Amino acid sequence: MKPFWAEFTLGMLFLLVSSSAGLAFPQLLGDLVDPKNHDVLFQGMNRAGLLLVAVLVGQSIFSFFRIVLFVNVTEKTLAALRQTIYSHLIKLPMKFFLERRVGELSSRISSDISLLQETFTTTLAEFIRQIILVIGGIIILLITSWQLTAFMLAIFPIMMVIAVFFGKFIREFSKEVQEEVAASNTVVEETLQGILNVKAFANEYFEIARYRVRTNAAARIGMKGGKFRGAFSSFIILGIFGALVAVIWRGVAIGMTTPSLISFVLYSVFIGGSVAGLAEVYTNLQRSIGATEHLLEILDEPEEDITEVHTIAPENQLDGQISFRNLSFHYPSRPDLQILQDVSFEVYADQKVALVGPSGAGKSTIVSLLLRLYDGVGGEILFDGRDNRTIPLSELRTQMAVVPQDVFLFGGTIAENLAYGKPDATPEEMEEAARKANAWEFIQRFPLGLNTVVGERGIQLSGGQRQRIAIARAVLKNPRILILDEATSALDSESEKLVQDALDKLMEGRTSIVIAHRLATVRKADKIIVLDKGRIVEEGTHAELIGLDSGLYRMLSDMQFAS
Ligand SMILES: Nc1ncnc2c1ncn2[C@@H]1O[C@H](COP(=O)(O)OP(=O)(O)OP(=O)(O)O)[C@@H](O)[C@H]1O
Repeated sequence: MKPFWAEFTLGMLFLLVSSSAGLAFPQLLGDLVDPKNHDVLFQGMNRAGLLLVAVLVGQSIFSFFRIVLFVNVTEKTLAALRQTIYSHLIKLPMKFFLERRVGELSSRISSDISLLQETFTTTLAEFIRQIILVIGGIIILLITSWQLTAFMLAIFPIMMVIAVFFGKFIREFSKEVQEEVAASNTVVEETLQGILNVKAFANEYFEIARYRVRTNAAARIGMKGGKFRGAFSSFIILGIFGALVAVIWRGVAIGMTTPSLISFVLYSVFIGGSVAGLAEVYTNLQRSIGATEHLLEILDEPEEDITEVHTIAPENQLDGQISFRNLSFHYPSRPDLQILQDVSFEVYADQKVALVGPSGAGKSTIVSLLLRLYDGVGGEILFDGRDNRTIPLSELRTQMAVVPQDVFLFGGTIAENLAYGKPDATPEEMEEAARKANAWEFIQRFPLGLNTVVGERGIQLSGGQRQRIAIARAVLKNPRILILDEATSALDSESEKLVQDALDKLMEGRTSIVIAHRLATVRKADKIIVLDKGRIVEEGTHAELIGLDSGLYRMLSDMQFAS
């Protein structure tokens, strides 16, 4: 909020003025009905009436500007907060995302932020207004009749304490409800994102049941909380109104005049209302503090060292040589499960190296380590002989491109998806890249060409087309090191040939690491690294490895032929 302090202070000032003006209201109403003014009836009434009107007009004008100012400050603050949180979030290391469910995280953040919105626009103002009314009101009352005020105050503070205590208790409940709602939202988000799987497994009813359980749980807790809220509100009504009756009774008993009593009662109502409101505001503020703590927790997570890369410093330009030296690794989320053990290998610049091995052997993990999504636990990874931790992270990643097995496209157009490889690419460059990726032929057949919308996550394209878009993206990125995770799902032979051909072209003139499933790729590789259970078990060319009679590579390759 700091950058907008001037507007905020002005809003505060208006708030002070309009709230203080509100304090004059009961006094003026008392004057209005004062029989003391009977001799100069019209004069007296007119003056009080006019003053009242003036106070009301002044109050309404100040309130208007106060609200406008507060809303402005809030909106600007929240936009800044959203941007800060998002830019922090997106820079967090993979470790963070392994530990949380994304749906929960995003709904948590959005609910926490809307809570803050309410606080900044209304709760804070209410809080201050009520404090002014309570303190100002009490001072005026003390001047009017300290005995009666003392009597009233003997009742109110006790109720205030009870109300605050009660409010705190209710807050616990709303937190639980919020958590349950977030959990049920996770079901919605996950299943809508994976709608294809839900339908394919005919699991609609299963998901409906899962959602029902979650939402019913939220409702149950909500309803339980409702009882307490109801009791809270009854307590306030009984307490406040009971106190009022007592105050009037006492006022009459000590012989107060009617106009003074009217003012007194009105002040008491103001104070009573504000005290009740304060308890409510207090719970809201507590909730906002909770929300702020959540957000701060996220902000406290250490970021990856991500920087904006325009040009790569000459000393950080990779030549393409990679060495793994005695690398050991386990995922941060599962420290007791060793994934890679003592893995060492060399890849020379411009070599094509294939990683093969049974499922779960650790091939994708090696790719994650190359991208430095995680750091090794033991050993080191060197690029051109230099420890990867000494190369600026973003410059390192910028020089690599990954064509994953499961291509992820964004919901926009083909052009937007291609530009992900090079944000400032011109349409000509895109066309050239698409040609190299054997993608131009099908793109050009779409009536809108590069501006064709691919549908959410590329759903309107075929598997082979999506892969070729991913290849074109990598062509545009023109990386020093290319990482390919070959698709295991079979494409038809025509499409397969187009994809393979595009990949072959892409691999030329750069270091390529391929998680290989196809024989064609493996045969052409300069070196094949065979992994099993996180260790390198064989290493060599196709001809060398196929010669090892009881070797794992030989067995895998026999199996592929047999199928
Ligand atoms: N994020 C993760 N957190 C914890 N363990 C993981 C994580 N990702 C993978 N693993 C574990 O690491 C091991 C190696 O997985 P990896 O994905 O590297 O295998 P892979 O050789 O690529 O297998 P596939 O050919 O089936 O893709 C597996 O036992 C897997 O359960």
